[in-house]
Amino acid sequence: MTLTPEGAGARADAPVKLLAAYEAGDFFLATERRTVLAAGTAEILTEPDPVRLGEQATAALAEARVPIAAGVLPFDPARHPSRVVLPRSVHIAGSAHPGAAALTARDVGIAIGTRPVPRPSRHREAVARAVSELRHGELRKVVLARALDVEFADPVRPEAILHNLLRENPHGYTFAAGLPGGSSLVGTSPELLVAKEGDRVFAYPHAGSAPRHADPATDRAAGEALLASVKDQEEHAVLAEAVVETLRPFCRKLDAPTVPALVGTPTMWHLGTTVTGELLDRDVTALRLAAALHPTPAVCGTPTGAARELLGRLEPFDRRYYAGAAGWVDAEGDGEWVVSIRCAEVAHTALRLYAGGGILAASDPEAELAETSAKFQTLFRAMGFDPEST
Ligand SMILES: C=C(O[C@@H]1C=C(C(=O)O)C=C[C@H]1O)C(=O)O
Repeated sequence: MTLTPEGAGARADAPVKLLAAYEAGDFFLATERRTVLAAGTAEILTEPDPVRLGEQATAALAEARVPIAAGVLPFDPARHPSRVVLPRSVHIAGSAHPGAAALTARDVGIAIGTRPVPRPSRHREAVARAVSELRHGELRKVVLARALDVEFADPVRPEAILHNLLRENPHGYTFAAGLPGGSSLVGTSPELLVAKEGDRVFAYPHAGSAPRHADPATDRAAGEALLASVKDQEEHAVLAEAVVETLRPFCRKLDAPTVPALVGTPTMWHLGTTVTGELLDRDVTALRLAAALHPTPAVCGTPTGAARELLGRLEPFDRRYYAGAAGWVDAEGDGEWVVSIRCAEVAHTALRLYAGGGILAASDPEAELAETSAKFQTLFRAMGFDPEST
C-alpha cells in the first residue's frame, strides 16, 4: 500500500464519513494528509517487546486481508502491553480537516465531579524536587505529568470527544484507540513521533511551551517570548538532538534545522522541529522506528533511564498509555505514529486526562503547574467545559 487514500485495499471514503463510522474500540487517526479508520478487531498482536512487535506486525500483514495494523504503545512497555491489532476493515481518506471544521459540536454529557491526581500543590512540590535533583545530578531534563479524573453522570461516548477534538484542532494529530480492558484513549497530539513512507522518514518533535491568550497582542507576545526563551530553547535542543541521534543510524541522509519553529495549537504555543531523512533500508518499519525513538525526551527526559526512574518516583499515578504512541503500519513498513499526549482515557462514566511538561534546572514550579493546566484545555474544550470555570 502506498500512503495515499487510493492505496490498495483502502476505500477512498469521505474523511468526515470515517469520523461518523468510528465506534469506541476502533482505531482512528487524522493528520493533515490523511484520515485512517481501522475498524473492529480481527487479531490482537501480543508480542510485548515493541521491536519484536514490529516484526510480528510485518509477518502478520504479509498474510492478512487488511492493509494495516494499528494501535497503541504504552509509556512503559515493562508495565503495560502494547495493543496493536489487525482490524476487520480499513478505510483511508484524505485530510478530514476542511470538513471537520464545519461540523457542529457534540454533547459529551454532564460532568459531576473532578479530582486532580496529585493535588496541584503536590505537583508543584514534585517539580521543586525535580529541579533540585536536576541541579545536583546527571539529569538534564525530566518530564513530570499529572492526571485529572472527571466523573460524568452518564457513560461518555469516545465518539463525541473524538468528533469535537477533530472539529477544534485543524492542525493536530487527532487519534482514538481501544485499550486493553475495553477503555479508549482519545486525544489530539501536536507531535508526530515518526512517519515512514518508502525510504523517507519524518519526525516533528515538540518541547518548550507557553499557554495561548484570547487577546491577540498578549498571545503574540507570549509566542515571541517562548521563541526567545533560553530555557525553552535548551529544553527543545535536548529533544531535537535525541531524535536526530536515534534516527541517524537508520538514515543515509538526515536534516533538521538548528533553530526550532514556533508552532501554535488552539490552546498552546510550542517549539517544534521538522526532521526529515532518507532511510538506508526502506524495509525498516515505522513501528521499528517508533520503538527506537520512544520514549523521547518530550515525554520522559535525558538521560532516559534516570528520568524514567525520577518520574516514576515523583508521579503518584500510572501513565498507562498516556505519553506512549498511537499509530499504524502497513506491509511495506510505511506508517504514522504520534506521541499520545493531550489525551484522555475514557472508561464508562470516568475520564482520566493527562498533562505533563519538561522540567530543567531553571524551571519554575508555579509556571510548570500552569503549563499543565493549560494543556488540559485541549480536552476541556472537547468536553464542552467553560474555560473560565476551569
Ligand atoms: C508531555 C506533554 O507535552 C510535551 C511536553 C512539552 C513541553 O514540556 O514543553 C511540549 C510538548 C510535548 O512534547 C503533554 O502535553 O502532556
